[in-house]
Amino acid sequence: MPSIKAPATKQTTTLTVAVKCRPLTEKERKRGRDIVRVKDDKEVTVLDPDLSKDYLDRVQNRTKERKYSFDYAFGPDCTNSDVYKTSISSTIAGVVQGLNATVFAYGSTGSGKTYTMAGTKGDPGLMVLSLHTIFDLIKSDTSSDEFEVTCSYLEVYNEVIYDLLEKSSGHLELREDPEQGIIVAGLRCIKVHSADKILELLNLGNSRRKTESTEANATSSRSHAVLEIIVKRKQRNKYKNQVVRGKLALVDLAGSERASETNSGGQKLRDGANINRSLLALANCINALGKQQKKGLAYVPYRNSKLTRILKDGLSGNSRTIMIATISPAGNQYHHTVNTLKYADRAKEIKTHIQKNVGTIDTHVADYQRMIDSLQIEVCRLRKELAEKESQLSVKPTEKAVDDELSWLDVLSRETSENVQERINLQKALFELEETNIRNRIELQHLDDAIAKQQVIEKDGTIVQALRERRQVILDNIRDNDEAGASYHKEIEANENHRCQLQDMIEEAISNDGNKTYLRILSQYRLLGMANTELQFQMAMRDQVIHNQREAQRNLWNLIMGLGLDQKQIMELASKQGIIIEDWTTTTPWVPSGMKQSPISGHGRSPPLCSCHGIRQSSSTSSVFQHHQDVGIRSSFEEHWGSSHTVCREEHHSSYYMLSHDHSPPAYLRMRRNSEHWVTGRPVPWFSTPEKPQVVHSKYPETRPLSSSRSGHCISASCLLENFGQQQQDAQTTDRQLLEVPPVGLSSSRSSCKEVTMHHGGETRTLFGTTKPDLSSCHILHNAAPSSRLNLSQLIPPYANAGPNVFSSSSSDFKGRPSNFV
Ligand SMILES: Nc1ncnc2c1ncn2[C@@H]1O[C@H](COP(=O)(O)OP(=O)(O)OP(=O)(O)O)[C@@H](O)[C@H]1O
Repeated sequence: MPSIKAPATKQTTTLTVAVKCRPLTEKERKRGRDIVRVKDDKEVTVLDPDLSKDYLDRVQNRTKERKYSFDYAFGPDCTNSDVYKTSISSTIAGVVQGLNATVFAYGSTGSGKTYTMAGTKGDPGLMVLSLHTIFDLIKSDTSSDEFEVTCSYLEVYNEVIYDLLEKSSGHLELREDPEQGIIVAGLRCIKVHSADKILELLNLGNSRRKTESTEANATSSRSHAVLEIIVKRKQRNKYKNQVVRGKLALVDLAGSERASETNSGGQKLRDGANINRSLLALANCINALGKQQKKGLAYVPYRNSKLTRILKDGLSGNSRTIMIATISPAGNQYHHTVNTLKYADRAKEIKTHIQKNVGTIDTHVADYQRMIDSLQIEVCRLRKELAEKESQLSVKPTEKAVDDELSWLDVLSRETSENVQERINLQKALFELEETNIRNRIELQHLDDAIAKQQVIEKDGTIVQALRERRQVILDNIRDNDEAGASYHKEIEANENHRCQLQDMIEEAISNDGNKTYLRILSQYRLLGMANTELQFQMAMRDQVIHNQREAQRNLWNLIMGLGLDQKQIMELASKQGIIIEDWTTTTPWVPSGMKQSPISGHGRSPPLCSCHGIRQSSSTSSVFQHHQDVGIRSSFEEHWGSSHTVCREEHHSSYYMLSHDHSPPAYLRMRRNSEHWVTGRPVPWFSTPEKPQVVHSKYPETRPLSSSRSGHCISASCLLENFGQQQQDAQTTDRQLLEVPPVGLSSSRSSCKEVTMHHGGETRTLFGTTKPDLSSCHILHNAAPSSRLNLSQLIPPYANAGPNVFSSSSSDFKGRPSNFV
């Protein structure tokens, strides 16, 4: 066995990053367009997926197009063999010479990682091609050296390591070996003599790998797989008894995903959370390593996951490493694609130090002498370098001071943006974890109910036992996730402390009369960066709110139609309210089952019921539309119509995250107290959501402000409905009488979360929601300053096909918010 490492010289090299874009699938081709362009085999451009963004681009100069440049870039027409020949084959050849190499595929779920690494019969993947190269090189070697090739194949599933070459492998543990670094204790290493044998083992291992069918990918890998090939070469000629040992690690990562996209639940969801957790750990290591290259030592959190510990050598140690970032060209994958490219871009900074792994079977005095000689040479070289550096430092003190200051400021500025990025990552991970636990707790509740019921009816108790076991699994998962969440909280606190330190440093430097202008700009930049992130978040939230608003509006129309009013009546009422109804044509209204069609619908001239219709108010009036999120209302109309009708729908904001303001508690503290509840509803400080409905201006001074009697949450638009009802009762009602009718208010009490109360004139009806409402409320103001009218179908993705609906806003109602936002 080799015992002593020879003093081989280290060569520093940067990580090679290749991007591979897969072709659109048939389904994707039907649904949308290809948004990725590859130029000159190096440059990747991701186009803005929203074709109807022209208006925003004009007004705010906001485009989501992104451009990146990499060592290699491969378009959808490239095969695995193209990728291999161009970017990998030379590295693989080094393995036979005693060098280490790591190739890993990184990308979101369904982006083509497994396809790239394993491939198909017609287009063999990088694993297959690499193995063929190794054996071809061994075969064609003309020296008398002796080769030995061994292979192991493991997977990391839910933070547990399994041996894929064992039929029923137990859990394996990682160990630190002083000579070999991280090793997996007990992992089977099989001696192989041909590429075909390894491929056989690879297929066997793949068949044991955990895969699932998810919404995003029919055969989604749920684990990270690492194939390791070790080539030992016993030299027989010049360096007799010397052994070189090359190691090739080929890694197929599980795909990062959003639970909402993969439509997964139960175990799949928990897998997803674990996958995301380890990928986040990998991303954090990439971040830290990138940082390290720029400004010296930085803590690299390898220990945060098994995956990063296994990949440690490949990321920073003795390995020539290639990252294949796989991306999908589909428009709906824009965020994943940009995210993958962002990390790939950062990975370009990572440096590794390669060195031949040389050992001797039998080390002689002469060998020791050689080692001492080369060490002495190395010491001399380093001394010389040090002396040069010192003389440079002492030459021009003034110049040096300016340089030092500038480079210090550079570091500060970099650290600031990295701190922001880290915060985003952590909060995102935390939210996903919390969401998983919310689902876990719901399942737990269902299990408790089921156990209670089953205990009464079941005699032998087998089902109850199974349910209890399941319950225990869920409890374990909750505990694990809570623990992981606690550690994220700690990391976020550390991040927050670091942020404060950075701010203090900037402020101190300003007060110490440093490079004031630069520092002020830096400080401004930091604050603006924060504000910008916050605005983006707000906008994303508003997109969602508008979407919900439209649903609420559509449902209001359904209610109106349910009253059996004809077009004329509706028009009259609307004009009395100062509301202009646009586009009566095109769509047949939704008619609840068991109800007669409205007379107007029979003529194909229906009121606007679907989302492609809208209301706008005449220029002199304004109104507040406010709705409760996640309030499923089983209204009194339901009895009448025989159909449950939900006014607003559930919102998920878990994928959004934000940064805290200066001197405020961390954002996560303000958003959620624990994994189950929003503490203060929507985070008010960021949305500036008014606590009470806005004052309603009207051309009629007698009109009462729209408010609800209980909590101040109301759908004031429903006064329209009220008025319709009123008109049915009394056709003689005057304008003024109509307006004096108390508006319908829709309120909900915070204490009784499933209850929604409707105030109708003097009468109050309590309705019950089908789901627990999230009482956070959002407001949208619709004014009709014609110049600020926006066509939503041009602006916001969910409305891209919404038709000619017009919402309008007055920018004055949005002080301190993006003025273009409806
Ligand atoms: N270059 C390509 N050419 C043709 N089809 C491809 C290509 N890359 C990927 N695909 C197809 O895209 C789908 C998803 O690919 P794959 O399973 O490799 O994704 P993945 O990134 O490994 O996903 P996950 O992380 O969920 O395991 C598969 O149906 C695969 O055949």
